Amino acid sequence: MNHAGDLLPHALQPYWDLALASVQAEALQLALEEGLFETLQQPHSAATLANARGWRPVSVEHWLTLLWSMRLIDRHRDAAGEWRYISTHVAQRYLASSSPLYCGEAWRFRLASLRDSGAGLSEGLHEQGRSATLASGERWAAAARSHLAREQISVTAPAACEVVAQRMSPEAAWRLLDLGGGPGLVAVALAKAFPQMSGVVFELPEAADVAAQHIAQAGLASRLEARGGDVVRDGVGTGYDLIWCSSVLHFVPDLSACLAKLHAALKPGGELICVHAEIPDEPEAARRMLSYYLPLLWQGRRVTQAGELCEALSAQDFEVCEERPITLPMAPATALVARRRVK
Ligand SMILES: C[S@@+](CC[C@H](N)C(=O)[O-])C[C@H]1O[C@@H](n2cnc3c(N)ncnc32)[C@H](O)[C@@H]1O
Repeated sequence: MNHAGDLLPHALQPYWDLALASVQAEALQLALEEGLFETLQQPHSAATLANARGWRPVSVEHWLTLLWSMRLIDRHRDAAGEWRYISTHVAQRYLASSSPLYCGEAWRFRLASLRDSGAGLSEGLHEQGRSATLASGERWAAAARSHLAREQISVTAPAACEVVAQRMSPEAAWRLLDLGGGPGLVAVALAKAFPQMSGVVFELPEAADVAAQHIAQAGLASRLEARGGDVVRDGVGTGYDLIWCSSVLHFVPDLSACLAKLHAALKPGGELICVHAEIPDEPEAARRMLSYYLPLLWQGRRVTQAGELCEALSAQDFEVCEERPITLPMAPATALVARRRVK
């Protein structure tokens, strides 16, 4: 007798799953377009929802059931035995538009840009990956105004605060450099968590303007400065206790020169927290991160192999004192804590 639980997936199942994921992505996209997770902060039956929106009840029931299977909606039976649907905790937290941690538009941006990158793969076999239509600074400023800001608030800043809390005392006065800090909301979150801290968000000039706006809106202009410049050509300042550098080294042509500049920018004993995804040696982990980074690699950007950044830091006389996984938007990364030695 066969037991369903004993059945191993067919060897082709992971590749069938790829095709199936496109329907799930559409179901989620539709839910975001329709503000479904906002509406389902209160329980609804498919019939009441369909009635309120003028939708076909049977279609709504199946769509909600698919979203339930994706763990975006919970369901329970009411007294009449009818299913009632409510957004899950995760959907309410990140995908309901009234949530301060809302990431729905950022997710839709990621879906569209990944589809676009995927569509460019065949072209990339013959020529370098497509170059963007906007100049780099303007492109990053646009990102800083949209998905990067949302993702910093909901993902990167909480992760940064957690890592930094293990390195710095909340009472101490210290100087931060957030290199390539984009919209500046990591620095803003750190400044709120560490009331004695002050520092600089160093960014390409167009993105630095966006960071300056966020700093002013947070009322932190007396402690944080957004400084426009190019880390390749310009000085980043000196005397920092902590440098936060997340997903920036992909874009600098000379890694050693950039790390040497950061080493010189730190006080002796100061720490660089270098947060980047590297290509893992294990296929399951590599698959997820390469799906995101392959287009970048094809544009000729740097994505290091696991362990390479640690070696590059050691070569610049940093003492690498901690290595830990950290959650970044889209793909997990490694936070390397590298200290400038006290001679
Ligand atoms: C992927 S984003 C990361 C933003 C932010 N660190 C984060 O983790 O959310 C890369 C950032 O590096 C900045 N950047 C790229 N090249 C740079 C350069 N040469 N000088 C200064 N910033 C640069 C970009 O403007 C962009 O905001």
